[in-house]
Amino acid sequence: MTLKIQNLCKSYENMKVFQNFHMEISENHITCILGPSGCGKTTLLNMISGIIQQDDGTFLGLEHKVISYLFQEPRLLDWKTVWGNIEFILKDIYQKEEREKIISKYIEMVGLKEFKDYYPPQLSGGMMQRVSIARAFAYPSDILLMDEPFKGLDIKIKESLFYAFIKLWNEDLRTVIFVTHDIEEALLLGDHVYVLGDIPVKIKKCFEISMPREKRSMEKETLKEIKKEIYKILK
Ligand SMILES: Nc1ncnc2c1ncn2[C@@H]1O[C@H](COP(=O)(O)OP(=O)(O)OP(=O)(O)O)[C@@H](O)[C@H]1O
Repeated sequence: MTLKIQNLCKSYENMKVFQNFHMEISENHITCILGPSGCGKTTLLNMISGIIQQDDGTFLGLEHKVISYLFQEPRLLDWKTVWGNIEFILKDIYQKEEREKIISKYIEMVGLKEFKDYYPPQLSGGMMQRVSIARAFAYPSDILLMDEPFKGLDIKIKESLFYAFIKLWNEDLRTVIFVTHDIEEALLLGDHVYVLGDIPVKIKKCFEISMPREKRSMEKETLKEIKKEIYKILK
């Protein structure tokens, strides 16, 4: 199944951000979206999630799908612990025993077992974002929307989160739509990489990256070539 975005239109006052926009997203794959600031990436995620309404157009294949949305900033509840933040969104979904198993599993997978009783203000930015990633995966969603989730983090934390994310995804495939400004991140992560541009926004190019994720590195010639091409499109 593919999520099909058809004839999407959205304007803010008199600025048309989307005008008859089409895009396809493959189920249980990672689709990365690159594009200049202000071209409409967050607006697109907000429309897919239903936070905002499109003026026109349809999202085929979205019916009855459950969506998790991972924002740029962690958005945790300061008065709940790491454990409590994840438990909060699962309490109406799973019985206690199953819930506890799931929470433990995800906290462990993002490497925060020792910090499960800490409150967000006691954690670093990277640790908080790890809690958000664990929370997004713990929630039984079909589609995971990620808006620059590693933005502003230092390179070491970013790398560890990046691999934690791939590990979580490999264990539990979801349809991921991942917005980023980082070309390398998109190439190392995505099955498809869309490059957007202009206003109203257009797809400038879509790259299919068939190389297995575990074999990818920016030393590979094919990825270097694609990076150059994307760079030229975005310049
Ligand atoms: N609520 C709003 N009211 C008016 N204009 C808006 C609103 N939200 C977004 N816009 C405008 O719509 C355009 C697309 O914004 P959007 O945040 O979707 O871009 P983006 O590609 O995610 O940008 P960035 O990469 O900087 O996060 C921008 O010109 C922005 O100023």
